[in-house]
Amino acid sequence: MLPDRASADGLTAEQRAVVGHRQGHARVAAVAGAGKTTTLVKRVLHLLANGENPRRILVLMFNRAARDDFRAKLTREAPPNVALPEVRTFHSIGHRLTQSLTRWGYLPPRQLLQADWQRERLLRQAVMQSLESADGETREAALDADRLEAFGQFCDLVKAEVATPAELFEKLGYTASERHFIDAFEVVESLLESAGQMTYADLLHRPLRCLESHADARRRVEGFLGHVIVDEYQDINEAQLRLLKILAGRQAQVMAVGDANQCIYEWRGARPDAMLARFDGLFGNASEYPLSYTFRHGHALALAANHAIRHNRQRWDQLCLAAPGNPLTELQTGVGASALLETLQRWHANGRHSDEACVLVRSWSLSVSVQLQLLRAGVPFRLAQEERFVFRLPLVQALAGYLQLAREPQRLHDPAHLALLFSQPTTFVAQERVRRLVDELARTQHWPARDASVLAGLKPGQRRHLKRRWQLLCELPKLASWPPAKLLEHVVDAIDAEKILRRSAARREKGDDDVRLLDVLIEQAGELASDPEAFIELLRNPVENRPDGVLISTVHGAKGLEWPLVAVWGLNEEDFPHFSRDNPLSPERLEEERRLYYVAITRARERLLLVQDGGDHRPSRFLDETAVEDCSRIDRAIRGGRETGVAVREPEMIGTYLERIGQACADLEHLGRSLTLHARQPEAPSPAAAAEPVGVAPWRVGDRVRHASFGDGEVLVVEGNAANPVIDVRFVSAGRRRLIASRAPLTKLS
Ligand SMILES: Nc1ncnc2c1ncn2[C@@H]1O[C@H](COP(=O)(O)OP(=O)(O)OP(=O)(O)O)[C@@H](O)[C@H]1O
Repeated sequence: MLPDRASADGLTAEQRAVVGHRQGHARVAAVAGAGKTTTLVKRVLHLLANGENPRRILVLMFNRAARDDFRAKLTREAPPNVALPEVRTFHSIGHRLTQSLTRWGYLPPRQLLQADWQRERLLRQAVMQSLESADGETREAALDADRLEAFGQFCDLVKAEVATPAELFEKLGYTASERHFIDAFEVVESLLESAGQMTYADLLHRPLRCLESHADARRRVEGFLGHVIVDEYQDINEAQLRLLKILAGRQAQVMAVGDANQCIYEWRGARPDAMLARFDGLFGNASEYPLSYTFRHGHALALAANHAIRHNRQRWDQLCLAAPGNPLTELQTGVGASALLETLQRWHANGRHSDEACVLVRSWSLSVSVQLQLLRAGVPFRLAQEERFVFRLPLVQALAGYLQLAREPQRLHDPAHLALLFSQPTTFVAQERVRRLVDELARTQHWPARDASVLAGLKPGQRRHLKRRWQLLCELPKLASWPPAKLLEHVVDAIDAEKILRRSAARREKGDDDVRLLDVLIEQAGELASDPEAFIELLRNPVENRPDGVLISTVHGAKGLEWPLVAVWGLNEEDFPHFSRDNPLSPERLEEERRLYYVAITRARERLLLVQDGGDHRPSRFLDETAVEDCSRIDRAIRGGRETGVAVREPEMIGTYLERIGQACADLEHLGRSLTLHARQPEAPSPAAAAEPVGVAPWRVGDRVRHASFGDGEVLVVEGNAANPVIDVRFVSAGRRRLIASRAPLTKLS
């Protein structure tokens, strides 16, 4: 007997409670895969069947895909000829409100900027105006495509958070080189106003500000709704929340559905407390409804997800339970590419297809090693964002170009090749100038005289930068016999690539990502040391998305999706959770990273593989927190294993889990009694768990070290953050080098 699922409508008791909710606001906490759409469709049909006017019901979905899916399901399930309520996204509601407020004379008419080029032109113009009195180099850097994009995001976020640009700037910790964002935002606003234009973010921001400041306008939109149902509530931002409050007015009953544990859009203005304290603050008392059963995966993964998320403080205290009849889910951990490739091979050997599998990464730079490994192994794959193909990344193209130049010195005469190597990493000089200079260099093969016209107008710093780059390029053919990894490290060091990448990145996270990309490439080059040509070939490989291939996606891109096989790649400290010396983990950021991890692992249906790098790259603390061994053993016990006494880390939580599934499934009722759980002695904390956000390496002046490329040396200086210092080392043959201790391939010699 399945008491929880016995009804004719096929709903669980929890789902039925949501459908039949009677009066007042409601908060529905739904775990991943809880069948929210099924439940909300039934809720709408229930309201209609009870005589509610469809025009007084509004369903708000997070994006268009979710809206279309919901509309389709609702139409399918509704009796014929029944009028259905509106299902909309926040933006479409904002659009309609803007039209009404314009018609009523509260807002001046404005045209929506739809094309990317229009938006880019606007941002460019605003940056130029705000930096009118700055020097050419600063302006050039601010107009870099990535930085311009970051400015666009900044403008959107100011509106999403309903903040002032100065407040947002402080709050998000932008660097000093982005200070112009604050003034440039105001310039954007006046340009939009004078041209009678608006952006997508204005679709919510303008009507919200207007309604908040005009009580009479507010009176004209309030009071029409009896029910507002909001899906993915955990990811809505401040502007959406406040608009919802106005739309709901005093009469409408709001049903907020979501999962605070899956709030992963803080960088777009979402806050996990939207679902928690903020909801109470805005709407007051609400009935609480859990949707605790997932229909996606088995007990092992449900237990793993519960273990992982319980380390967060800011969360709903809710267990995720696997519904009876779900597929079994095997959990597996592994190290390096071999673990991933073996799992995929076995998957194929069992007759399963590549397109049932997905590899999830925390950020795109981590996908580079997956791509290279799959290419080497001949496993077809596709990317959720095609421009992320490794060979299409400008930095990768340039690094392959440096290696190529070492082997083909005649490329020093090729202006296009020189232009590529002068552009990545950037030299902070305008492109046309670089173009003129490389044409001359390709022709003369000499650095121009001090008074040459191609150098006119360049600042001393820019000249030094460019000259150093040219000297490196001339040196490379002499180093042709070096293995690629060593050559790449030399290039990275000679042009101070890490520093440039960090300086040129608009957000710290982007800088970290680029630097990580360098590390990944050097690691990969090291693995292919015996075949340097193959490595260059691999980087320049013009592969395309294979529709039948394994999908590679970021965790953000996987929101709401699921696959039979999911591999989470790059489970190492600094990668996932993501942090660096310049971007350390605050307790809030750690919780956000953990929610992202929770979303990643709960995408799997039948098999979850958790992959970490080997070597001295520390495993992610999340691996330890997930307690994979405990979860798999309890899963075996649930499936009828003979275990009676089991030592686990979280006996209380597992006990509650067993009790709950016993209530839902009579076959399992005995479990809570027959399985005795003991608290396992805590193991010595793993280095990852024990470490502070950034790993502690007790480096001392005088330590003797060995570097994978530079050989032996002695530590001369230890500086910076004690947990992750920068050290100066004098190498016997490679001279003095400055290194980030935790990143460099260093071992201490006794
Ligand atoms: N009571 C139930 N019994 C069995 N299966 C169910 C039940 N409710 C939902 N499901 C199944 O769970 C799966 C996910 O359901 P649905 O499409 O409604 O959820 P969703 O909104 O897409 O997912 P999520 O809850 O992750 O947002 C579907 O295959 C659906 O048939």
